[in-house]
Amino acid sequence: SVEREHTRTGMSKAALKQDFLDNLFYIQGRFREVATPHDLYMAAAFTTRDRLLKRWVKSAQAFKTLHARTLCYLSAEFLLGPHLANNLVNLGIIETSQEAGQELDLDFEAILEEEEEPGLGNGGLGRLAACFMDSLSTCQIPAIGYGIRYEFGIFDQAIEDGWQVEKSDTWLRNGNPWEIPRPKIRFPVLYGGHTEQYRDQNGEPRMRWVPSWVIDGVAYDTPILGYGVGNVNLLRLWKAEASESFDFQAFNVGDYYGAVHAKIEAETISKVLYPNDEPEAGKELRLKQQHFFVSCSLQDMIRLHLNTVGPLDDFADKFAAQLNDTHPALAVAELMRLLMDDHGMTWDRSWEMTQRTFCYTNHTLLPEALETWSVTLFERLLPRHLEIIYEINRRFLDEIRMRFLGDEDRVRRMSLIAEDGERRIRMAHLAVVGSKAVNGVAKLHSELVKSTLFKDFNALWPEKFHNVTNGVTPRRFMVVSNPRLARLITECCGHDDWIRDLDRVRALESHAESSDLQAQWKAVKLAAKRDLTEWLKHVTGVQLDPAAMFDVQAKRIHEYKRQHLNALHIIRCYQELKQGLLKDPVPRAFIFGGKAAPAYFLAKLIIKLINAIAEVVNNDPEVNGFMRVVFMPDFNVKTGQRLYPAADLSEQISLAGKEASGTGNMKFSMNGALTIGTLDGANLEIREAVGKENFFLFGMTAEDVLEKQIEGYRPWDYYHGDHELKADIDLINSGLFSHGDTKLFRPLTDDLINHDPFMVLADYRAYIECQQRVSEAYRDQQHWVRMSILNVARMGYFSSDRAIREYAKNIWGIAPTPIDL
Ligand SMILES: CCc1ccc([C@H](C)CC(=O)N[C@@H]2O[C@H](CO)[C@@H](O)[C@H](O)[C@H]2O)cc1
Repeated sequence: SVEREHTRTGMSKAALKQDFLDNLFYIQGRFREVATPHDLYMAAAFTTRDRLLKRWVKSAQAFKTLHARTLCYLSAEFLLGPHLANNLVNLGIIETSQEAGQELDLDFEAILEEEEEPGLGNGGLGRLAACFMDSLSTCQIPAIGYGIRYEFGIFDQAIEDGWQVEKSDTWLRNGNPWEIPRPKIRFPVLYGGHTEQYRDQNGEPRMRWVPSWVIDGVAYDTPILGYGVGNVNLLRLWKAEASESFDFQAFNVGDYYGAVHAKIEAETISKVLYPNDEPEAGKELRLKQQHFFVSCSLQDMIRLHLNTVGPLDDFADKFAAQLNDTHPALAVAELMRLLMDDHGMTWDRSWEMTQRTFCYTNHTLLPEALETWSVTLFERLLPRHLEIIYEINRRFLDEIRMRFLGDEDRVRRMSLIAEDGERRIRMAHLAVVGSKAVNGVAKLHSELVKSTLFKDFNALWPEKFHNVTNGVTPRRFMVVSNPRLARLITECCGHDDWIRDLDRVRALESHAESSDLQAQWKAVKLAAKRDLTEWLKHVTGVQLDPAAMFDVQAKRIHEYKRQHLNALHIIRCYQELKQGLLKDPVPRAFIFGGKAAPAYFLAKLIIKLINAIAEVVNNDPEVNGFMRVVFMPDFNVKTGQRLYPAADLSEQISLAGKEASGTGNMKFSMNGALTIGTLDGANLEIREAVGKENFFLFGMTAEDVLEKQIEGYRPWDYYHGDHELKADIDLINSGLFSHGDTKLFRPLTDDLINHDPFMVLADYRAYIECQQRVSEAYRDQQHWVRMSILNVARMGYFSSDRAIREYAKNIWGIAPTPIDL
């Protein structure tokens, strides 16, 4: 019936209201008066889902008939963030929904707050994958995101007595209205056992894998809408299930545990996300997870190809597959296995196709983050893959020997197998050899990838190496997070096309000195600071002053990101205030956010130090009028959306050469925060774009760091050579921040004075002086706001749309397939 159709997919306020009440009744089985906040959220979610499904089905039909070349993004992490508001913005009905909500007397913010965040990622890498999915749809590139549907995502962080406490993330507890289970899309995943040779029907010698254990992977689909386009792409996440979920024989003999053993064993594979953004050696379950989602995804791609296009010959013409770091690198060996063992292809044909299909992105230079797996673990878990990797390596090393006669040292350095000590498989080498393109995620990082990490590979295949500087989606991190700013930009630009074409915000530049815009700009920032102040008071009890400068550092806690350098500056301010050395100080609120990997002791001690400093500073009447410190618990996409709009100063202070790119730096700058930072990762390109005069730079360059490492770095010389630095560290050791316990922070201060691997002491002085320049600049609000406007106006390049367009053009060779609205 026409009437029926309309309410479920109509975009009018009336249709939304009717559909909301219908869904509340037909799906939640509730009427308005007795509905719980969760019921109201689910009704809103289903009302939104009804409208995106219409687009999704239309899109899927078009892609199917068009056989469009499709990008498959293989990632162990997708840090999606809450769906509701983002989908309403991408459907273009956020305002209409808010009006409909008002007329139904709904508290829109409370409904949004109800949504559990799907925390299927650790940090930068996982969030980048989510931003890329949003931009792939908006740029109308046909794509499928493949990953794992962890039952438990990244832990929820609570702060108790200043310490991080991990709480398990039960994001699925109340159901997930944004996914559609696909029980019929399931694939067997093999483990263990042995391989054996046999002769196929034409007497050809072939290999087969006889596994000792098989589980099933089942698909769960989440539609990913584009903004202002008809295109909807697919995020397909795999859940592990036992092929036989109940063993009746065991049950009949009373072995009840045995009856469900297989089910429990299988489900552990997709049970939980590994909470570290640095690998923990040899975690067998982690390798099982990687093989699990890679095998399901490649089997699904082959099924889609056979069903829509036909024989596999042009598989690499129809699919490009991006390896998001080395976590899915097994795909190189798994595609070889599937093409040869299951589809009877020759080695050479399979290898040609494999190398033409895969592309690999490196996200970190940290040696401890480069995954290697022991050969013995592979022998036990993935014997067929080991055989294939050995053969890939044999042929690859032959090529090296041909090219670099007699250079056995080069052969040893480039081999897929590390022979020193326990034999281990270098997953990064497998990814580079098995891919047609390798890229870093920022200009400096991509140069360092070529000159250090993959120096030998760059010498062999210079044409393989690219750079694609990261980006972030302006939909979530401007329009959804900061609607006041979005409205002001639209008003100033006279259109909202900037949301899909961020270069258009450059129009703000010419208004940067207009007192009218400046006044509105300040009002928008102050309103966001008030919202954050109120919320932080609610969750931490700490009262901030919205008029103070909000100085924010929010990212995973890691020594290379140097949250402890930030803490030393706070202690410096405290000391100078206590000693009355600061004339008319600029009030500051120091705001931190970030999770530490549960096993990372020093990172957890840094969180404790920040909270310990906060306790002393915030309760000291001599200073708390000028400075406050707060650690915001549970930094994730949802809480991040409160932080980015409220920041005045964005801390991007990693040791040069360590942060591959950073993406938080882009989100803060796009919301009008000025950056204090080093020449690291994408900071360089942000500084180039916004103008050197609109960026607070300090510290050593990556070259300086390399030089200092070569000449030998002696942190104690800085400790003894700078009396303020010594005073700040000694104050920590004095026990002032630890109720007199002089030992609590010793592990941290001893490491700083004796090792300091990330050269905190070497950059201390420059950092302190730069912070003084920041305070001076903040006094001149007119100048500060002008810089803030120019920062936003010149951030167009850092949209993930630009990054995706570069990948599509320079690496994937995929043209947009427009689906009209
Ligand atoms: C558990 C193993 C592990 C190891 C490394 C990683 C990632 C590579 C770490 C990561 O998130 N890297 C960050 O990637 C961002 C997106 O490119 C960059 O902006 C950050 O600079 C980089 O640290 C996750 C998990």
